[in-house]
Amino acid sequence: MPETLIFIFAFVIVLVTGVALYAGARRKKSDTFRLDESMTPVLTEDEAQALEDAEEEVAHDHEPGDPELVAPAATLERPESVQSRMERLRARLARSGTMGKALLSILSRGDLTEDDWDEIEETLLGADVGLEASDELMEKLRTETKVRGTTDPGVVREILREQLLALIDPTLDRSLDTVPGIGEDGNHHPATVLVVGVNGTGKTTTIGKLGRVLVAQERSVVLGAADTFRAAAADQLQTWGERVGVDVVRSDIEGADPASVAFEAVAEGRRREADVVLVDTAGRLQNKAGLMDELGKIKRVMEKQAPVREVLLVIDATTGQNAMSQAKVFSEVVGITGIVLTKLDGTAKGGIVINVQRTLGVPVKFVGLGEGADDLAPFDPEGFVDALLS
Ligand SMILES: Nc1nc2c(ncn2[C@@H]2O[C@H](COP(=O)(O)OP(=O)(O)OP(=O)(O)O)[C@@H](O)[C@H]2O)c(=O)[nH]1
Repeated sequence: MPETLIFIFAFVIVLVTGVALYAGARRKKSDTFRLDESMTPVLTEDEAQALEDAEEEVAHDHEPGDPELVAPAATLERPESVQSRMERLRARLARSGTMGKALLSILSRGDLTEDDWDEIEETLLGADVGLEASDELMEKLRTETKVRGTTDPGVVREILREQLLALIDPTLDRSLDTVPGIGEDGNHHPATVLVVGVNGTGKTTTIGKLGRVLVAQERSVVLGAADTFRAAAADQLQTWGERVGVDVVRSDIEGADPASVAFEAVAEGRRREADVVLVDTAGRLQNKAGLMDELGKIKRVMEKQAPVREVLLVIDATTGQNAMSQAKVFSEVVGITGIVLTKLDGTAKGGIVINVQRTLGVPVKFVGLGEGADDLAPFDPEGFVDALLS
C-alpha cells in the first residue's frame, strides 16, 4: 500500500512540473511583453538617481504605447559570414569604379598635355571626389609620373593605386566598437551604437543588416526603434530582427518620444547583458536646432545607462553634393565616429568615399552594396581601390 501512495505522489509531482515547464516554454516563444518595474535591475544609489533623472527627462510613465520589447519569431535565418559577403560583393564595388578605368586610360597616353590634365580633373570631379582631394591627387600624379617617366600601363596603374590608397588612408581605424564592458558601478554596459542620417538614406535597412553582421559573429544584439516619426520604420526594424532572432524595443504610438525608446533599448541591453544595442533614429532635417535638440536628447538619455560608443552617420552615395552638405550638418550636431555609405551599388561615383572622409574627418566603416539582407560589408580600402582599377 505505501508503495502505491509513493507512486501516486511521484506521478502528481511529475505531472505538475511538466505542465509548468510547458507553459513557461510557450510564454518564452511567443510573448510580447511590456517593460515594467519588476524588470529593473538592482541599482546602486548613484545609479538609481541617474536613472530617475533620465526617466524624468523622457517623461517615462509606462502608459499604453510606451516602449515595449518585441521578441522575434521562431524560424530564424543564418546570416552570411563577413568573409563570404566581402568576396561576393567585390564585383559590385567595381561598378562604382568607372573613374579608375578612365584615369588609367588617360595617364597611359604619355606626355600629358594640359587638356589631358583637365580631362583627369573632370573625371575626378564627376566621380564626386571633391575639389580639394582632386587637386591633391592631380599634384601627386603629376610629380610621380614625371619622376618615374614612363607610360607603361603596369607602372601607371601602380602609381594611381598608391595615390588613391593614400587619399583613402588605410591606416584609419575602421572597426566598430562592439565589445561590452563593465561600468564604474559594476554593472554590465552593452556597446551602444546610435545610427543617424537623413530619412531615406537607408538607416533602418543598415541597422537590420548590421544586426545580421553581428549575429553572424555570434554577438547578442538588441535593436531600438527610436525612429518614432514613421510608424512603419519600427515594423520594418522588427521584421529585420525577427529574421535573425534579435529583439526590438519599440513604441506603438507614432510620434512617441524617441529618447524614451532609446533609453529603454539600452536598459534592456543592460538587463539581459547583451553585447550590442543598435538604435535607429528619424533624422528629419527640419532645421539644425530641432535636429540638435532631438539627437542630443537621445544621446544624453542613452548615456545615463551606458556610454554611446559609436555614432554612425548613414549617407546615400547616389545623392552626391547633397549628401555632403547633410553630412556636415549631422557631424556638427552630434559627434560622428564612423560613416556608412549606402547604395554604392547604384552609382558610378565611388569618389564620394574620399570626399566624405576628408570633409568629416572620420572613416567610412561600412558600405551598402544592394537591397539584399547581407549586402553590407566592412569597408576595405585596398579592395575598394583594386575594384576601381580592375
Ligand atoms: N540599392 C541599395 N538600396 C539600399 C541600400 N541600403 C538601403 N537601400 C534601400 O533604401 C531604401 C530606404 O531605406 P530605409 O532603411 O527605409 O531608409 P531610412 O533612412 O531608414 O528611412 P526613414 O525610415 O524614412 O528615415 C530602401 O528601399 C532600402 O532597400 C543599399 O546599400 N543599396
